[in-house]
Order: sequence, then C-alpha cells, then structure tokens
Amino acid sequence: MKDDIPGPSSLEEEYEEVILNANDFIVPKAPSTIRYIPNFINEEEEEYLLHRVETAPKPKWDFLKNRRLQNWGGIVGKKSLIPDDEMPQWLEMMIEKIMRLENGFPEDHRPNHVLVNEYLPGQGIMPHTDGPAFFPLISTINLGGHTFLDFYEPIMGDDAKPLEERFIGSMFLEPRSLILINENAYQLLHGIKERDLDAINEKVFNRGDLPIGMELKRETTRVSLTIRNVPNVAKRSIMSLLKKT
Ligand SMILES: O=C(O)CCC(=O)C(=O)O
Ligand SMILES: [Fe+2]
Repeated sequence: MKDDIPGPSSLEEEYEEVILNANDFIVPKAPSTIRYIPNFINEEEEEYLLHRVETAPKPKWDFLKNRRLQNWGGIVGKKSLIPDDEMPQWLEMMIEKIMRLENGFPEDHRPNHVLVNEYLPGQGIMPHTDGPAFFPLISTINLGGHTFLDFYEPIMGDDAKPLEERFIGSMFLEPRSLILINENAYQLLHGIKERDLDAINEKVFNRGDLPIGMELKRETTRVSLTIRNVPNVAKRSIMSLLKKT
C-alpha cells in the first residue's frame, strides 16, 4: 500500500496510544475467522525486521528443500514447547504490538514462539494445519513480497476428495500486513502454491475492488513471521542445559 493511503499503522505513528480492535478487520467472505490488517507495520519497521532476519546468526537458519526458516522461542514438540534462549528484542517488539490488539491473544496466551519463513519467488509451503500444540490462533506478519495463502477443507472421515476439490479460497497477503487465523479457519489446511505469478480471482476473499484477472508477479523474496503461543512449556531438558555450557 502507498503512503498516501491512510492505514491503521499511519494512525498509530501519530497517536501511539491508538488501540486497534482486531475484530474491525474481519474478512467477511472468508471462513470464520480470518482477520486481515493491511499496513499493520510501516516501511521502516518492515526494513528493520527484514534486516534482522537476514543478519541472524547463520546457525539459526534451517534449510528445507524449498524454503529457509528460523525458529525462535524453542522447539515445538507434539504437545509442548521446549524453550530456548530468550526471544530477541526485535521479535518481542512485534509480539508486544500484537498483544496491544483488542480481541487478539488473551493475556495468558502471550506468543512465545516465532517461526520465520523465507520464500523466493516460486517457493511455497504444502497445505497443512498447524496442529494441537499451539493455542489455536495464528498471527503472521508479512514482509517483502506478496503471496496468496490458500485454504482447503481437511479430510473428514472417509471423504477422500482430492485436495483441489477441497480448495475453499485464498487470502492475498501484502507486505506489512498482519493476518490472524482462528476458530474454524484454524482447523482448515493452509498452504502456498509454488508459482511465481498470482492472479486475482473470485476466490480471493479479500480482493476488495481489485479486478478479476489482475496478475501479480512474485518478484521479491517474501519473509513471514508466524507468531504463536504454545500453552505447554516443558522444563528445560538436560541436553539443552548442557549445550549452553
Ligand atoms: O508463510 C506463511 O505465511 C505460512 C507459514 C505457515 O503456514 C507455517 O509455517 O506453519
Ligand atoms: Fe502453517
């Protein structure tokens, strides 16, 4: 979004105390409940966060076949978080900003885990659910390039419909936006197609006035900060204590 379009974050710059209500950003056409806040952060914050991601210590990066990621806060097991070092200040800042939202995370479920995903144009993530270890609210800050996040019905019982027949629709995620996914939408699969061109279509929940057929090339690396809470925090394992010495 351009600077001349006043958005929530520009308001926030001028009036630090302005509190956003996440429920003002419900996407009506999307499954319940997806909330989408364009310009949740400003360009300076985006640049700063991208810089911190890029300059993180080399060993923080995990290389997957088609994506790089950083795990902050600890290792998420099936049921709990095995905590790691303290959350760095640059991510704590974003957690704090999200906690200031009304109707976001409850006080007693402050995010304690951040996953940083980096996608080059053409890269994506297989449809999946985030699973039961997390408090069922996903918050993601989008940096760099745009993407389409696609939603699918999960397989229910004997229903073996192929994935494409379970496709529900997509969210258009712009840089500097925040998306919140909870309730029924948390139970759906979400994924990002491996392609380098997205086209606005009638299945884009938040297309607004964007014309059907409008093509958006993925030209820039996209970095997402997926900020979540794991309610069960395990006691530090002996192994992790040993590693620290
Ligand atoms: O990059 C994204 O927005 C999605 C990441 C995601 O779904 C995940 O890491 O579980
Ligand atoms: Fe996910």
